[in-house]
Amino acid sequence: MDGANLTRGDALRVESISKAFGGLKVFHDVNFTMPAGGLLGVIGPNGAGKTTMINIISGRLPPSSGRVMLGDTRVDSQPVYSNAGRGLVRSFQQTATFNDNSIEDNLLSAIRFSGKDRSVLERLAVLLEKFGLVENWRRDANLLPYGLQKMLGLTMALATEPRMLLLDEPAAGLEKSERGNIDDYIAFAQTEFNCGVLLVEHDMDLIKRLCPQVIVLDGGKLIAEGAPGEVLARKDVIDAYLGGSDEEDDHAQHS
Ligand SMILES: Nc1ncnc2c1ncn2[C@@H]1O[C@H](COP(=O)(O)OP(=O)(O)OP(=O)(O)O)[C@@H](O)[C@H]1O
Repeated sequence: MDGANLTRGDALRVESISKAFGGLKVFHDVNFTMPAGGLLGVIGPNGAGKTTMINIISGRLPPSSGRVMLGDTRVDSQPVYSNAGRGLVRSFQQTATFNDNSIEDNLLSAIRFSGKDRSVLERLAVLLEKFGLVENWRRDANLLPYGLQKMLGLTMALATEPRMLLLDEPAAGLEKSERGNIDDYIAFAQTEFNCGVLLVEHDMDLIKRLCPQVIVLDGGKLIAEGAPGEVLARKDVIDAYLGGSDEEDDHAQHS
């Protein structure tokens, strides 16, 4: 089905998704829905399959079974550029820019990739200014501080004019003082693009601050869903984190 048939009101539905890499079963029969324009947090210990879920939704990896629907369109196992054209776009945990290209050229590459035109830059002007990208406009991405590279990668995702944005640990690697940029970025995505946001994060303060709803992946299953305050107080969720890394123990204890 053509992406043009999708409307801004299309929900994203993950339907009975299972994924195995050879003998490693990452998850089994996972179901959830993201309302159009909504904000859903996805948490879980290291290795729970959060990035794999983003890879499946965005078309980068096929599921072993199940399907992902954006409105009436099946989006799993579709080329990533086709999904980008439909407005389904992901960001990466690490910075994912073209290193020896300027900020401007990186943004234009993202715009071309999704079949849009450079007028999108006008919509992004406030954000580009706020993050300090304008003052570095012609600098190569690899010469930028890490925090700026990260905000460039995230802004490239917005340059595709997404309807559903899949964010893989946007705060990872940022200084505490830079993390407020993620709040601003998500607020901008939702107001300017009326965009749904799926937020994978280990930063529980960020999750609690921003997400009305979260789901928890652990041991191959979706073990909990609901408001962060309730979900993070549940014993099975605390146990899932205590079984994880030291970093996650810290997060669980802060929650
Ligand atoms: N392409 C792949 N081939 C084989 N195994 C993989 C592949 N991608 C991920 N895995 C494995 O699948 C499991 C889930 O990994 P994934 O990166 O999705 O977890 P995660 O929840 O995002 O972890 P983290 O919080 O550390 O980023 C891990 O055991 C990982 O080693």
